[in-house]
Amino acid sequence: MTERIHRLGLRFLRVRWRVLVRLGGWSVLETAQTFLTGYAPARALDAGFLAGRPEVGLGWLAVAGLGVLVGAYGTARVYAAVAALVEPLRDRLVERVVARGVREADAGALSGLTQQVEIARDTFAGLVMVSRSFLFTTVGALVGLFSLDPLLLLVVGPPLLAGVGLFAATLGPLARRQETFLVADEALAENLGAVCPGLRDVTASGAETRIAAGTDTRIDTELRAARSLARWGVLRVASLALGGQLPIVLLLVAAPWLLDRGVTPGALVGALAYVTQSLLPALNNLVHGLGSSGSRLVVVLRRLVREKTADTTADTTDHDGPAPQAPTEDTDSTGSTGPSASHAPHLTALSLASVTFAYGPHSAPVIDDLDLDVPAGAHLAVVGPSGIGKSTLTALVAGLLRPGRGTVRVDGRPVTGPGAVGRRVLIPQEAYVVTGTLAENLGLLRPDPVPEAELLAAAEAVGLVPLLEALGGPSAHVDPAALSAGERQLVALTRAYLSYAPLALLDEATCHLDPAAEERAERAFAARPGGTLVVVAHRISSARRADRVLMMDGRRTAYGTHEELVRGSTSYRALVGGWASGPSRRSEPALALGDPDRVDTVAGPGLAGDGGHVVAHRPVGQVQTPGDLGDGGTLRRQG
Ligand SMILES: Nc1ncnc2c1ncn2[C@@H]1O[C@H](COP(=O)(O)OP(=O)(O)OP(=O)(O)O)[C@@H](O)[C@H]1O
Repeated sequence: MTERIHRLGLRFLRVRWRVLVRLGGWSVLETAQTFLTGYAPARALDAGFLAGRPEVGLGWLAVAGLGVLVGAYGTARVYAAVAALVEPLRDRLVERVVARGVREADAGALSGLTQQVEIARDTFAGLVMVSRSFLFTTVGALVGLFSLDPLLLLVVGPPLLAGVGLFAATLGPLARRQETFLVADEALAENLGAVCPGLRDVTASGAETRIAAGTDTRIDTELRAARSLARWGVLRVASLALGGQLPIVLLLVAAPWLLDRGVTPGALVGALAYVTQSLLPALNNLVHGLGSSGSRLVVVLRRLVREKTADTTADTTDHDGPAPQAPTEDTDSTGSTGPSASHAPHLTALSLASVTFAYGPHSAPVIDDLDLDVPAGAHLAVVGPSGIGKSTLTALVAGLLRPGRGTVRVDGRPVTGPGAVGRRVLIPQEAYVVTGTLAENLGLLRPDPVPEAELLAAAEAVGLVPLLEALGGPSAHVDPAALSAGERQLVALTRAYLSYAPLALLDEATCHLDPAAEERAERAFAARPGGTLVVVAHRISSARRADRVLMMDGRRTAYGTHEELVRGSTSYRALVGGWASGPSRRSEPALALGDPDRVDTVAGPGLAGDGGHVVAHRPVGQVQTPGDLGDGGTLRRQG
């Protein structure tokens, strides 16, 4: 990619050779001014004031003043020439990113990229100014030193060369470290940008320890990168001391020797003026400008010229373990106006390809090579024994966990990429309600205020109306501790219903509701226009209602309608049989092996965090077709 940037850069400059010539021409005026910086005071001293001819001295000082005016005119023209070089670059980059933004229909990414174009433009302009100024100033100063006395060149030249050489040698390693630091810094910022708005969700899902560990890792990475950069930065300072400050010391120390060999006092003063007024500032600008801005430009350009966004190229196989990224309930906070506002609808709402996930590097996988496609608008029930991985699956879909291998896509976009933000909402078993009004609680996942009519319609659909009336309407104050667990779940469900996320993941989110209330809520989600529903079911009725069922049971994992699974899956039949014959304190059996009354005997909130209870591991195999639901089959069912 860096080579490509170099190639594109050279082509860009070659086409604009006329601008470069103009830039060089005006820069020569600056060279003339630099020349006069030392030469005019030297002549003013030697031929004027020291020779008893003050008018000559004043004349040379006037020439120096004129030189400053001429140099200033040259600098003004240089700015115009730099603009002629920089603005076309900006236009080219803007064209490129706008085309990409339109192609990918991603307004958020587009705004970020156009901001980076401005950074690229400013940085490029700064680099042109700094490197050009160093070149022409150095030429002017060296010619001036030579004109005053070649011996002066002998004193100033070698340390200057050594300093520039040292700087050039550190340029590559420094740029690499600078880039590593920038990448680490951005990764940390991105992480904090995802975590901070979702802190409440993180707490609600008990994921604090994991989220903190992920952030710690990023902080450590940035710290290491910053230290390494600082170590190399020392060499940069050394190059400045060698090339810019040592010549001053040498000129002072060698003054008697120089004067003995015929160097005039004026020439000595002129040489000091060259070093302190021209060479040192020019070198300083070069070292600081080229050192940091150069690598920033490369990083930004690399991002701007690549063809695909990280989102479309992201490959979750890079990740070496769970790395939580997003809050439990997340929605697009960038101001999208509906489920299809910023994304084209995709026929497959959710797809998993060869997904494997284990909680630790040495643990057996909880999900093993799982393939699954859920079409948009479908209603899927996920069932299986306690501890088999149902919550883990929803956490993978929510982007809370990253697969060790394989990809999870929501609406065709990698679930951990920015394109999936706002596309799915996960409602865990432990619903949270915040202190505030009911309307505030219900609108938490919306970037815009929820109109009251819409809020009431959602309450009606999900079954919140009795609670809403009991509390005194949407503006009533809510005391979270005073609500029952079921009432809190109704609030969380209505909040998710109101979100713009087309994919709703209910991870035992209705476990505290009675069967009728659960049915009403599930049917409401299933009927959301353009909505897709995935329910971790804990009652047989829930599985029956769904238009397809994923039975997770290690090698006997199966996928089909309830009837198909009853016919073809022994483990599903066994599960249903167990529910039907098991003791139940409810009006119908719940979907848990070993405890037919409640399914959540093992894990707490969907993501148990460190406090998760350990149960026997059963690996999950691949999904089978309903027609081949024997144990251990590996066929993939499409939609
Ligand atoms: N944070 C964690 N760290 C380590 N292991 C975990 C963690 N969370 C879950 N597990 C383990 O992963 C396996 C799957 O857990 P998961 O909660 O996904 O199962 P489940 O099918 O949802 O169970 P339940 O129906 O009881 O909620 C279990 O063995 C569990 O102990």
